[in-house]
Amino acid sequence: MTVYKEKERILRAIADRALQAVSPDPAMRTALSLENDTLTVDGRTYDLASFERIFVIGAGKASAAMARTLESVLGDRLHGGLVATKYGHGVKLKKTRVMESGHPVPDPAGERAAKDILGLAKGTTEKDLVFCLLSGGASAIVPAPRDPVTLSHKQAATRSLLECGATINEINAIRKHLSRFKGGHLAGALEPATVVSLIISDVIGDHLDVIGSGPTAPDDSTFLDCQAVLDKYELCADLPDAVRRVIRDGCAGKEPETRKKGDSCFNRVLNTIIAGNAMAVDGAAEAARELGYTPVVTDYAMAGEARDTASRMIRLAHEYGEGLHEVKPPLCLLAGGETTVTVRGRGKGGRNQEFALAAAIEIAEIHSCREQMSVLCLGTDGTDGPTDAAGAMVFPDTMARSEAQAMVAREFLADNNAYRFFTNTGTLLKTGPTLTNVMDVVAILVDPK
Ligand SMILES: O=C(O)[C@H](O)CO
Repeated sequence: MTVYKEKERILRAIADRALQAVSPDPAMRTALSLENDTLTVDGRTYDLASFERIFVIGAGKASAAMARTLESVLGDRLHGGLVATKYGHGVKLKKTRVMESGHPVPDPAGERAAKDILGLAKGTTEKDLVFCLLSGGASAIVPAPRDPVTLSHKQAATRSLLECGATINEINAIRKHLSRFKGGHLAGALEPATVVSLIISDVIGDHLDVIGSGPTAPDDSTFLDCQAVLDKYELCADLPDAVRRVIRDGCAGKEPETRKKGDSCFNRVLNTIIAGNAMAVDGAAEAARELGYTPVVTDYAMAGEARDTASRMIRLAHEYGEGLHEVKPPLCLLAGGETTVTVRGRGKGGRNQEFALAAAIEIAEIHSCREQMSVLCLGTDGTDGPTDAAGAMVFPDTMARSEAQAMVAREFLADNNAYRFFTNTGTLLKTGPTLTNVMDVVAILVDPK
């Protein structure tokens, strides 16, 4: 047990506020304004009484929670529908079927959900209004491989892509080009219905074609981009033949591209973002201020290899701790975004735990700032990598308290085994599924010397 109880209380309060700020329910209620039968969303109005049927579909870690609010807002106007979410992220709904499936590697349950959602979409007409609730995780949760790619090919490709250090834009360029659902194809299946896509963003820059691989958005990426990703990460040898063939044939113009801007299928589609990472960072900043720490947001687009980004952020925090910047301690450095981990070891962890471990090592090495810093790394969906933790915390005594681990902390990092390290220190952060997903928030408390 940490002796830094007060720091832990503060970091947990910051985490809670970050999560509250991006909770699906308030985000949905803010986005949807309904007066009698007139619904206003993002400046557009819809006369709900003019539609024959109103459906809900969706995919992502927040989709079931979003559908719960939609049911409450629309009441009897809602005909029904189907949303898919990750295992453990489902909620009980009155009119909407909820299917759960695998993430980050897709599974057969996800394939069934994708098939059923596409079936529902294809059965709609120009007299229907369809709400599409999208959030991060959708790419894995609803796999719909295009011929001749199969689910097991997609599983193999997903594993290789997740472990090579590719960015989400790069990964999703490939996912879109192997899919009948992503890259605007869901919008194609829904044409000519009217579509309102409400989206919780978990990508830097909130690019509509990247979030969940953009099922209802025009795609900017091409088969040539996919080939460039395979070359950059030397993935060709690892990928199933069918995957390489689709991309090679696509580059030669022999496979149809994803749906692009100007395609008629987007004429009746509104894509609108209702929550994103900046809202979580700002919520965390508010909480820090109330708790006596001046917030300093250093980055709303944190990216890069987790361990490198962590070292840079700790060195910056050290400068603040030394009084080299205008804002003086006590302060809280904050950043939001999503780092990547190039997996080289065989351990267990996630990017937030890896970030926290690299931060602990950097703090121990600088040494003079050891007593000043406490660190929180939070994955806002509640699951960091394939673990049951949302992230981890580091306190001034994290290294000292676990002398054995301190000596071999670098080995834990080299083996990508941060989960084990923080299990030993007792400072994993466990929230359970949060039913939202807006990437990560890092908070570093810097106390006076
Ligand atoms: O599902 C996905 O593609 C990622 O979470 C990014 O949105």
